[in-house]
Amino acid sequence: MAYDQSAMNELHWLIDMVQTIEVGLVVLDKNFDIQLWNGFMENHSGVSPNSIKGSNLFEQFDYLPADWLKKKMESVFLLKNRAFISWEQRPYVFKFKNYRPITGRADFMYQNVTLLPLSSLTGQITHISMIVYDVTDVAIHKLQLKAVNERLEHLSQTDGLTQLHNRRYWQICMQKEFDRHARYGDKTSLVMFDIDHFKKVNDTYGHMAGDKVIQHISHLLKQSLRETDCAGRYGGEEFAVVLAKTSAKDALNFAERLRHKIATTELIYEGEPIKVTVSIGISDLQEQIGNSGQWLSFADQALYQAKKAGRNNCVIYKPKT
Ligand SMILES: Nc1nc2c(ncn2[C@@H]2O[C@H](COP(=O)(O)OP(=O)(O)OP(=O)(O)O)[C@@H](O)[C@H]2O)c(=O)[nH]1
Repeated sequence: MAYDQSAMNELHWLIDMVQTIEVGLVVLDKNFDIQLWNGFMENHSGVSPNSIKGSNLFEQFDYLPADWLKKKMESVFLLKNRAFISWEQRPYVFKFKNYRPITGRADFMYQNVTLLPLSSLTGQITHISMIVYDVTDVAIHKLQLKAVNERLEHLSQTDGLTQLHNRRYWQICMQKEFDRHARYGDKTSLVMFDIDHFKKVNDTYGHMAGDKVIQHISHLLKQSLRETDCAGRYGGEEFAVVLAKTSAKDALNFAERLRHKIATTELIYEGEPIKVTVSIGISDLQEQIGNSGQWLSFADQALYQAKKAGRNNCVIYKPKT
């Protein structure tokens, strides 16, 4: 008798805990009809256990990904194993509003869900339980951290004035293209250019105007790029672009178009028109180029030739014979 009483107490407490625990508990039969719906599920869905018991989960909540979820549940019945659904895989299973003040930025509750096989007294798996954990706090913090890291990564790779790649990151991209060429032999060209007589721009219009000119040229450069091109601000008024899958001839066409666009587009700074030109050096990846430093140096030598030849022009590097 005492034993019965203690067992009854235990059962009563357990039921109480199931009802009040801050975790969602649902029991489903093989037809996905709801057999148990605890207080957490009631509080967040607004549907009481009495009104939902016996009804089909997928008819009650028609937004649920039925095919996907049924497949997961059927495998729990069949294999008698647990299955997990993480918020990173699917932010939520049940569309519950998020009321937590700390994580007010989430509109919905992020959830981890465990599907658990439940055996009957005869040892058969006739039901499964869904255990729904509210992981909104963890998810929001993780997402915020990810966003901050992405932002930091972007900042560490980007030139502040032009939003082009900075020199360090551009060199990494250039090295990658060099390695790709060594592996696959694709035609690849490097274009370096420098604003002509830029010191005069600074001296005439001031440093702020000089900065605007650098931004203006970057803008024209960005307009000329393809998705696969890698462009960076190499130095103060010097820019570098790796053109993937591009021969020297095609790189020259690109460079000529850019040079012409820059030479014919004026920037208005405080009512004053400013016009600049650029000199451009090109080096396509040839077999005799042993490393990326040499490739860069050849483009730089071609740029020097372009300056020497009178500026506002493009020169392709020719290996000395
Ligand atoms: N406004 C501004 N000026 C810069 C920046 N970086 C470098 N410069 C200036 O760019 C000028 C480069 O001058 P030089 O290297 O003598 O070359 P240049 O006057 O362009 O002449 P050439 O290259 O020979 O045609 C210097 O006056 C630098 O101060 C920058 O970020 N902003």
